Amino acid sequence: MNPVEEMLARAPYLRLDEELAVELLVRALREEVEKAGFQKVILGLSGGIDSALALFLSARAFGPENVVAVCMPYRESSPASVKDARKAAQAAGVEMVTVDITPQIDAYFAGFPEASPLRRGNKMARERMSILYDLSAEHRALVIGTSNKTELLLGYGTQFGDMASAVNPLGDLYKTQVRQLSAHLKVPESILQKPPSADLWPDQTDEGELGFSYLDVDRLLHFMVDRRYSRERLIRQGFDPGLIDRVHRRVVANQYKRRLPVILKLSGRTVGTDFRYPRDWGL
Ligand SMILES: Nc1ncnc2c1ncn2[C@@H]1O[C@H](COP(=O)(O)OP(=O)(O)OC[C@H]2O[C@@H]([n+]3cccc(C(=O)O)c3)[C@H](O)[C@@H]2O)[C@@H](O)[C@H]1O
Ligand SMILES: Nc1ncnc2c1ncn2[C@@H]1O[C@H](COP(=O)(O)OP(=O)(O)OP(=O)(O)O)[C@@H](O)[C@H]1O
Ligand SMILES: [Mg+2]
Repeated sequence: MNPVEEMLARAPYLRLDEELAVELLVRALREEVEKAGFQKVILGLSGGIDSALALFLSARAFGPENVVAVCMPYRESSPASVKDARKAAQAAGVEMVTVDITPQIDAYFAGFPEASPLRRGNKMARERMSILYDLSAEHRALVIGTSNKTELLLGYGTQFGDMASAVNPLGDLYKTQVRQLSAHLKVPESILQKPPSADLWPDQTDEGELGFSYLDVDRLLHFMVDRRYSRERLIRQGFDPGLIDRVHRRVVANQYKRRLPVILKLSGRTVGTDFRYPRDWGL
């Protein structure tokens, strides 16, 4: 059995009808981007599997010539990442632009030499966002998001950094499902096989930092979020109580990353509360 099949054998309820899922995502991506008045899209291409899948879906939706892939390495980024980003771009037939973020990151942290790796990593993620929005204006291309459902639920991403986008085709796919669709679309093997990493500091891996595997947490999130199982029922299902509590705490604590800023209410029609649907705009 190949690794994707092995993974899905442990979580058969996460298996997608690949053709159908790709078809739906590509169609909806096209619709949403065109609705906003754009024909082109832009995204950050890291060499990881999430941005590779977003790239492949975008190339299908708009044609490779209408996709701008931006590789934004920092001097400590793993050289393998840049190589894999180039491989993904080639496989999708998309031209890749490279912008080195080292000068601006180093200039900023020269003033804060004691800054933690977390601060530095979040600053890099926001710098990349800032570049994507600048180039979005230059290319008239809408920014495509790459945060998957696992990351959104766990808050595993930088708010207003890699979590920022106009349209996100991956947001309703668990990491396990990102892997399934990426294998189906023939994302290059080296990208499919390497451990997921934010690559924000040397040797960082998502699973190392989170403290659990994506497969385990995706199985749990499926029952916790999609099937609304209670804590007791999750335990009866065989999930470790410690893991349930840790994951539940993360999902709750990171709600702020999944919503608009809190607007303090004074008037009868407050943006985001009473003024949010087309009917509110007289449409
Ligand atoms: N309750 C609340 N309501 C509203 N805002 C709240 C808040 N609590 C904190 N905040 C604000 O949020 C900030 C913390 O959030 P944030 O700045 O996003 O950063 P934070 O959540 O501390 O860290 C980001 C995490 O995501 C990981 N990451 C980042 C980027 C990419 C990837 C990847 O997989 O590629 C992973 C990174 O390794 C780290 O574990 C606080 O400094 C504060 O300003
Ligand atoms: N060096 C980089 N160049 C361009 N974009 C980047 C870079 N590093 C991160 N990003 C952007 O930030 C996003 C978040 O990174 P994340 O690590 O979650 O995804 P990934 O690298 O695509 O996949 P994986 O999780 O498997 O590593 C990426 O999908 C990409 O859009
Ligand atoms: Mg990565």
